[in-house]
Amino acid sequence: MSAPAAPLELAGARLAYGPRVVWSDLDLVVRPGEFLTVLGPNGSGKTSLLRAILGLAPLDGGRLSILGRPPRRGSRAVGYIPQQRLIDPATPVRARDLVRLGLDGDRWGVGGRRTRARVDELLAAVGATSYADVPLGMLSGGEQQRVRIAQALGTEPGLLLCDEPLLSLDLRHQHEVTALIDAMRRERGTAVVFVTHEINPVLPYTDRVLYLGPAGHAIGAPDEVLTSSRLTALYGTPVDVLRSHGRVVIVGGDDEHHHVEEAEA
Ligand SMILES: Nc1ncnc2c1ncn2[C@@H]1O[C@H](COP(=O)(O)OP(=O)(O)OP(=O)(O)O)[C@@H](O)[C@H]1O
Repeated sequence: MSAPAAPLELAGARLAYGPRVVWSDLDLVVRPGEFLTVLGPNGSGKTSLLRAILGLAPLDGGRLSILGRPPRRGSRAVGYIPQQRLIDPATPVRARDLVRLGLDGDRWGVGGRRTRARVDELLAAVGATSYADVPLGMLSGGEQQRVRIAQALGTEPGLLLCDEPLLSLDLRHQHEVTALIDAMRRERGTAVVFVTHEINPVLPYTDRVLYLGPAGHAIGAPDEVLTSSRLTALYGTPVDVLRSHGRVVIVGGDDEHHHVEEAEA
């Protein structure tokens, strides 16, 4: 019997915009339940990778498959938590409505008792019960992000893409959001691809890092990839990786200020 298809597989993948090659020779198999953290400076192609997986940016070389199939826009196999963006304060849509929209109508029925129970369960899982009926635009950024996570959980994807979902969340909410995503991959075997500029909040959960650099990429356990010699090679300029009280601080490269500021925050 052949092995089940991986949630995400890239083989010799290459993405370019005209003459600008963003990344190439990308070989990666993400296993069920794996937490892959994608790091790299501005413009290194992190968002482009998510766009390729979502079927929004075609590769111009190699292969990309999701559970053995080519990427496809709107696939239910792929969940997506976008960057934190505030929702229009005038929207009448409530948390409950957004989560219901994510449910599979064929499986849960539309508007029935089972659907309502499932929506309640998802809202409870992210601690959003108390504001389930408040219009989304009136919620705080952290509350809105929890609702987006409840919606993503509801689709029960095999692969969950997270695009800097912690941006502008306070530390407590950062912790809660990452713990929820971690629980989802442990309980349901959802593979997670988590794009971030700041490794520390997700370091305890990260199985492997994909580091996209100006001079190439590296894939491996955090301790293998996040070393001064590996990152110096990826940036083509001296980079120091310092470890302090379990935190990683990257000094040098294009993102020096970003990392240092966040490490000190
Ligand atoms: N539609 C497009 N057409 C042309 N170039 C693009 C397009 N989208 C992105 N790029 C370029 O591709 C490169 C990678 O962009 P991408 O947004 O994937 O990087 P990123 O790692 O997500 O950056 P950031 O950390 O700033 O969000 C950048 O140089 C960007 O200018």
